[in-house]
Amino acid sequence: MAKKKNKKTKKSFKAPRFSINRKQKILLGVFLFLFAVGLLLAFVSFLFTWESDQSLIGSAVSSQEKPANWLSKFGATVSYFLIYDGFGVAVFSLPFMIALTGLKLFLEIKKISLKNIWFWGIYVMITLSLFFAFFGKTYPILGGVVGFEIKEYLSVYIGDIGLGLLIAFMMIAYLVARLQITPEKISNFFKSKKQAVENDFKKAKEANQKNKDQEVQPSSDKIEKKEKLNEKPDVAAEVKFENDLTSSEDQKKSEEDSSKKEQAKQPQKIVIDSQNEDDDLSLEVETGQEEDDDEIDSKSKKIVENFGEFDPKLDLSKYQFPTIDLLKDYSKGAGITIDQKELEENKNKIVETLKNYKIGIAQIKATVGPTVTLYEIIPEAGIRISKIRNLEDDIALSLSALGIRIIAPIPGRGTIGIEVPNQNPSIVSMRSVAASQKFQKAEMQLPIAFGKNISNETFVADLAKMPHLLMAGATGQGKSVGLNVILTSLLYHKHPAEVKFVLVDPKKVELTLFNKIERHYLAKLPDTDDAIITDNSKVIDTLNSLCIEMDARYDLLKDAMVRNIVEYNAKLKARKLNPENGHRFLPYIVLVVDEFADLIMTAGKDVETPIARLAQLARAIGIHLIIATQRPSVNVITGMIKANFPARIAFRVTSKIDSRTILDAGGADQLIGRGDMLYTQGNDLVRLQCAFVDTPEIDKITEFIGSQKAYPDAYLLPEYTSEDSGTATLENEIDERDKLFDKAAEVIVTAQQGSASLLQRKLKLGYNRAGRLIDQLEAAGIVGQFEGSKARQVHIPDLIALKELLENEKK
Ligand SMILES: Nc1ncnc2c1ncn2[C@@H]1O[C@H](COP(=O)(O)OP(=O)(O)OP(=O)(O)O)[C@@H](O)[C@H]1O
Repeated sequence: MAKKKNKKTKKSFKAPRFSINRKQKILLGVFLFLFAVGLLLAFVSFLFTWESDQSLIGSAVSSQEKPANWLSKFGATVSYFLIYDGFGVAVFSLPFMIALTGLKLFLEIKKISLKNIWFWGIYVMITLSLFFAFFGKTYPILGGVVGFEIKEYLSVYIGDIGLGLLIAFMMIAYLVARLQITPEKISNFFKSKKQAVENDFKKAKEANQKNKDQEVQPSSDKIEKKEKLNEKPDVAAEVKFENDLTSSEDQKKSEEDSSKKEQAKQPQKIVIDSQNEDDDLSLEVETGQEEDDDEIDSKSKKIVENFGEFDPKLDLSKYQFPTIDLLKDYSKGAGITIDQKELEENKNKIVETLKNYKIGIAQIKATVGPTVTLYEIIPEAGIRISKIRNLEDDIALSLSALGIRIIAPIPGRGTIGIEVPNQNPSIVSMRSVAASQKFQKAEMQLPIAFGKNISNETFVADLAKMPHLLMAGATGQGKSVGLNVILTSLLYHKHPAEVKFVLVDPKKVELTLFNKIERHYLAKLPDTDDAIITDNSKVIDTLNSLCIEMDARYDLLKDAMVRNIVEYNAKLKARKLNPENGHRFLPYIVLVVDEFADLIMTAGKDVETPIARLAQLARAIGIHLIIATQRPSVNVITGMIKANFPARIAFRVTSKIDSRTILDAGGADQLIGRGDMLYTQGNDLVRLQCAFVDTPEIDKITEFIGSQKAYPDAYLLPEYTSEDSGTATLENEIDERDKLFDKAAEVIVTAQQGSASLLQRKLKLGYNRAGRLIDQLEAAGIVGQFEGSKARQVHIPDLIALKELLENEKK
């Protein structure tokens, strides 16, 4: 109740608004402009007549004693009070202020700000008056009485030197604040002048050189021409044509140079006349108008010179990357332990087993990795590789070990590999891979340090190149750890402005820790509370929203005439793309889906279609998918999905069929678990030991990031409303309007530009909602119809008219 009352009282005390219509504005504008002209004339003539007119000021004027001022008594009096008794010659700025005010009213020029004109006009008047009073002591008319009095008053307090310094400061302040003259601009100006002079000098030198060359040439030309003239009369015309060209070449060249640029801008027409006289057909070839790239380039260069490159990290410029010591060192510095006895025993067993099958070995070599040791053998000449391949189970039996994998042959090495698990596998800590030079210095867009390969080298791959990743493995074999490794790698390498995660976690517990970095790294749908998606129905909305984001990004790329996100962001940083046209820095978006099988079972096609679309198209615009599943069966990883996920990771799976589904090859069923994995990016299979990162470490990292200054909200994805929830109609139903209708109307009318992207930016809305608002504004008659690439017209001139319209509607 109290609130209601307050509202009412507020309404009743509303101050009346002062507004004049266009006709009154024109009249007032003309009056002010002419008044300013009169004032200027009076001031100018006062400079010559003030002494003779002085005696007449203030006295009653008889008709014989007419003041000499061009504006007579009025001119003499006003000038006397403003110049002599006022601010001196500095008052000349007054007619200009009045004239500009008149012009603004008359022509309705929006660029002119009255506040600025009057503030700076009066500032200049006072500064100049003080300046003239200080330096022109012998001519009181220069500074006027006001200038003189201020000068006297100030010099008592700060002395003449202080006053001189104050005047200098006031002048510099004007130059910097009003005219925006900075030391950089001045030095740039001189630099460009210097460059221009140097260029002129160069050109003159070149021209001189050419002249000299031509002075030598004509004589030989002439001889040639004479000879030609004698030989063939009909060629003479041709020669003469050439001659004309050379003689007037110099003059023409300069003309050509200047006109060349013009020509380049014009669309060029080439008319090819038919050689055959009977055939009067002519072919007109028109070449398209060239882009005025030079102009855009120089403009953006200037902006870059003045403001530097666009820095997307500026909002969180103090952001600190997590330090390596937040990660635990599992190896305790020991690294891999080589058990000579174990190596020898295994070697002997392999040699013996093969001997039993009459396979002789020419050479054997061992490479010890973190979990497995690779024995490379070169069989004796004449032994068929397939024979060794078929002995896989027999060798495993004789070595009495799980997880033996035979690679026959190892691509590019000419050997046959037998991988035998180590008795004491060592853990590859995330710390060791994150600290490795290979990862730290990786020049990749989205580097991921998966772990270590068989030679114990850190294995780093670029997610941007994959461009999507499929991950499978039976329960408890290291999938979740693998996902954490990927996310941690990105957290250690990418600023929050550069990458955003969309996390789907139906298990609800695996990725919860990343909630702490919601406002740094996560992306979510507008109007949702949790960024991490645990509800399967929300996943469909999110995937569709990502499709909308993808389409919007493609539009931006098309508009910027670039092919991928890297080129786009580079162009944006060089300030060649105007944010006013909707251009914005595009962070990478990494979508992580855990338990994909669960999702497919509940949502089926609704999920598969957008996933397949994203997988097919999203690579160029920086959206990358990581999909993990326990059950890599064919109805989960369908052909369509598989075709678009060339990069795959298999942890240990339970059957050969599963291995084939995920890798298109066997082997994953023979892994030993605990992060032992096979990775392929379309061609070779690489056996890796996945790095290990434990929950407390993730906790520490997210805590470290989460405690820093963040963005106000998570990265908002475009809004998606499913089709069955009804599309916008053009009916002007006031009750069904969006809550933000009034606000949106205000934004559009203030900017006088009817575009959905403007609403998106100003009101932080999703694309769909902004589009719906524009439709509603069209239905209400506030904006015009859709006009293709142009912004819609706005039919309401100002906020007052808008208010009237909205109030009338409610009646
Ligand atoms: N890279 C690794 N190095 C060492 N041990 C690991 C590694 N990855 C996983 N493990 C061990 O395996 C256990 C299970 O791993 P994880 O939770 O990642 O399995 P998962 O495949 O996600 O299982 P689920 O599908 O049931 O969630 C971990 O607790 C850890 O002890």
